[in-house]
Amino acid sequence: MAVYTEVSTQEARALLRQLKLGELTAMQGCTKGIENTNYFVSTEQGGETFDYVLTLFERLTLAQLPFYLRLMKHLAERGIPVPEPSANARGDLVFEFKAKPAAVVTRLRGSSELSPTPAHCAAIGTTLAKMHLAARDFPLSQPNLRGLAWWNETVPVVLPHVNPTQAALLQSELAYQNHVAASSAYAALPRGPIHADLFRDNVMFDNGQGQLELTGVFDFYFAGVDSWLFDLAVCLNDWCIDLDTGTHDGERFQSFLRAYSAVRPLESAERALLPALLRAAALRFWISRLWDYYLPRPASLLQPHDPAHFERVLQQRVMHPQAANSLEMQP
Ligand SMILES: Nc1ncnc2c1ncn2[C@@H]1O[C@H](COP(=O)(O)OP(=O)(O)O)[C@@H](O)[C@H]1O
Ligand SMILES: N[C@@H](CCOP(=O)(O)O)C(=O)O
Repeated sequence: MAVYTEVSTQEARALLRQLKLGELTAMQGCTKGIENTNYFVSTEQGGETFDYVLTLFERLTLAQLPFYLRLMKHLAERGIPVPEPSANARGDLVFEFKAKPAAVVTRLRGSSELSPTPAHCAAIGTTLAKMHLAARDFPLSQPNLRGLAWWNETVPVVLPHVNPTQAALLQSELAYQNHVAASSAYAALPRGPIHADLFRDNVMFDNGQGQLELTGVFDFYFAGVDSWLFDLAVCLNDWCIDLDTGTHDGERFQSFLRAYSAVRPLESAERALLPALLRAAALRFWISRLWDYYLPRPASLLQPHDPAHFERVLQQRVMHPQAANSLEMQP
């Protein structure tokens, strides 16, 4: 269930009228999701039907949200398939509703693909590269709040909860990542706003016409400014691996990288650091999963994901760095 705050049809109708999105015709609480209250709502305007998602944010505050919503608006205006937020009369994309921060965004068609093929990987590779380029002139800035500084703060907090072998791997990997981040190659990496959590469950596809269409990317609530290569590594570690073992899948990996590079060719510093950032991306999610698992926030609604998965992915990346090196990276 993911309706923590009940909204009546009258309340939704009044909000949609205020936002000039038409007359409410249908409304349904969204059963998926664990963090926010989401309602799917439909409206009629000028004889046409429009589908939206009304989100009431249960964790993030009104002050934290504009960066994410404005980034989505910026990308949507540049043709990137993302949910487009609607502004109220004051131009705000996030507003207070039922004593919670709230937003109304366009609903994406289709569904997530949890067993992606090389074709899905190519589609998301293309979209990721376009998204990076489209966000270059986004005027707001916020660091990746789950970046190196957070790993340095959080590893000591989770260490007492893990076994000695895990502690040794966490500490040695963190030392390695601090070393990488201090290098001149790392300083040369191109940077900009990144999604930073573009897993399989945050992308929609539609196969309606017998042809694969990526209909959109959502859940921008870990976005921040960081290296584009880190975003790419987060994706490769999710879309292009075997989920049971954490081993990488060469065909999907190639397909993703070729499609990405066809839009934005990787620079030499990026090719050199890909194996290191694949490790960084695995470490990032291992730490956050350990943190969610052992130190759940008070009254947290989050269901922790399995930390052991990213421990396996990191081990694979440390043991087989050549998996990334040995592949062609240019089309
Ligand atoms: N703009 C959107 N268009 C279509 N479906 C959406 C959209 N936003 C959210 N959803 C659906 O709602 C579900 C929960 O959204 P999500 O952002 O993952 O919620 P939570 O942050 O609460 O986990 C998603 O799995 C997806 O099915
Ligand atoms: N993708 C992350 C979890 C992020 O949570 P989300 O439900 O907001 O996508 C992970 O797999 O650890």
